[in-house]
Order: sequence, then structure tokens, then C-alpha cells
Amino acid sequence: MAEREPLVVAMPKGRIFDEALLLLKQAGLSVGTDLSADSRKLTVEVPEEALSFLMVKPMDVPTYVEHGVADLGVVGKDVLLEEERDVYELLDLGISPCRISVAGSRDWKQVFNPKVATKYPRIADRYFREKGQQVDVIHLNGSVELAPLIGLTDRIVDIVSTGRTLKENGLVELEEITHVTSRLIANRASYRLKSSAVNEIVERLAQVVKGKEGSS
Ligand SMILES: Nc1ncnc2c1ncn2[C@@H]1O[C@H](COP(=O)(O)OP(=O)(O)OP(=O)(O)O)[C@@H](O)[C@H]1O
Ligand SMILES: O=P(O)(O)OC[C@H]1O[C@H](OP(=O)(O)OP(=O)(O)O)[C@H](O)[C@@H]1O
Repeated sequence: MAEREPLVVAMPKGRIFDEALLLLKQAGLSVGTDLSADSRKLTVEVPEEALSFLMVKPMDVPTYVEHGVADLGVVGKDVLLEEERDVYELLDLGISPCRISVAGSRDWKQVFNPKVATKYPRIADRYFREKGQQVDVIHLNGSVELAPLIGLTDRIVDIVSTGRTLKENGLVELEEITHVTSRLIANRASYRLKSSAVNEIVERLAQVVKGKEGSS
């Protein structure tokens, strides 16, 4: 039974949630039944473990952590690269793997003043700048694969996992930008001021992650 002030953890709703929850359980945390993908509750208290969870949009996890309303958060590396928030990245959890890639039609050809559609404008901008290519980045919030199909852009920068969305829309992966997995992040002040509680969770999760790596 923990006596300390609860650690607040920002949990991403959506794709990552179930895998993140499983990791917490495998780390021996009894998080109860309120913390579930089906729940509509936005805050879940687990007093037995001195933990409190916030259910947030994946893109917003680093925002809550940077501002210190959450001590810890679980978030995809894609979001960290895009959001560039001032947080500590403590652990690669190895869950929800995917990649960020450039994609387009099979017969794509370099054009003058090329356009790229993406949910990740900063990542795309940085990638093409580092390659010395000038592109016009168009920010979309989803259904990004539609852009080249209807002539909005020549290419896209988006998440690829199974490759099914690209395939079903007649697109191909042209270049991989980076591999993505989910990470445990911490608020900078919490990491110093609540170090023993934070380190305990990090160590427990690291054990689980190490065990999975060993068995794969
Ligand atoms: N196939 C995939 N597509 C998108 N994200 C994936 C995929 N596989 C793993 N991920 C990871 O899951 C996270 C996205 O989760 P999710 O799709 O639930 O959120 P979202 O993009 O904010 O979705 P929405 O805007 O539809 O709520 C990404 O940040 C990435 O790290
Ligand atoms: O390679 P796949 O396994 O097909 O996964 C990749 C697709 O999944 C995501 O879209 P999502 O379902 O989140 O919809 P969105 O278009 O609203 O972002 C991503 O943006 C790709 O479109």
C-alpha cells in the first residue's frame, strides 16, 4: 500500500491503449477494471498503487506531461518527433510498432515544386530539408492516402504498419523515414522530485520489456 502522492500517468486512447495497459499489468500493477478501452471515464484513480490515469488523445500526451499535469505518459515516437515537447524520454516500451514513410504512386516522378500531404508536418518538413529538397507540405488530419489519388499532392508522409491502406489505394512505400514504437515519457520536474516513484515504475516496465525482447 503506497502512502505517497499519486503519480499521474497520461494514457493514449486508441490504438496504443490496450498494449500499454497490458504492459502495466505485466509489470505487476493492479490497475483495476476502471482503466479500460471501453470506459468513458477520463480520469481513473488507482489508490492501491498510488497512481492516477488521464485518458487523452495520443497527440496530446506530451502536452499534458510537459505542463506537469501528468508526471508520466505513454506515447508513440512519431508524436514525440512531431510535437518536440520538453519532456524526458525514459523507456522504449517496444509496443505499437510501425514506421513513418514517404509514399506515392508506383510511377511517381520528381516534379517542380512538389507537394506532400501529411499528419506530421514537422517531421516531413525536417526530413525533406535535411535531404535538401524543397517541398510544399500540406497538413491533413487523416485519410492522408487520399491526397495523391485525387491530385492534391504528389506524395504523402504517413504511418505504415501492415501496408494495407497503401496497397488498397494503389500506393507504394518509397522511403522509410523512421521506425516508431511507443515510449514512456516524464515531466522534467517530476523526474527529479518524484524520482523514487518514477524509477520504480521505469524499472518494473523495463523488466517486462527486456523479457519480451529476450523471448522474441
Ligand atoms: N497503423 C497505425 N496507424 C496509426 N498509428 C499507429 C499505427 N500503428 C501503430 N500506431 C501508433 O499509434 C498511435 C496512433 O494511435 P491512434 O491511431 O489511436 O491515434 P490518432 O492517430 O490520434 O487517431 P485518431 O486521430 O483517429 O484518434 C501513433 O502515434 C503510432 O505511434
Ligand atoms: O499500414 P496500415 O496497417 O494500413 O496502417 C496505416 C494506416 O493507419 C493509419 O490511419 P488511421 O486508421 O489511423 O486513419 P486516419 O486516416 O484517420 O489517420 C495511418 O494514417 C495509415 O493510413
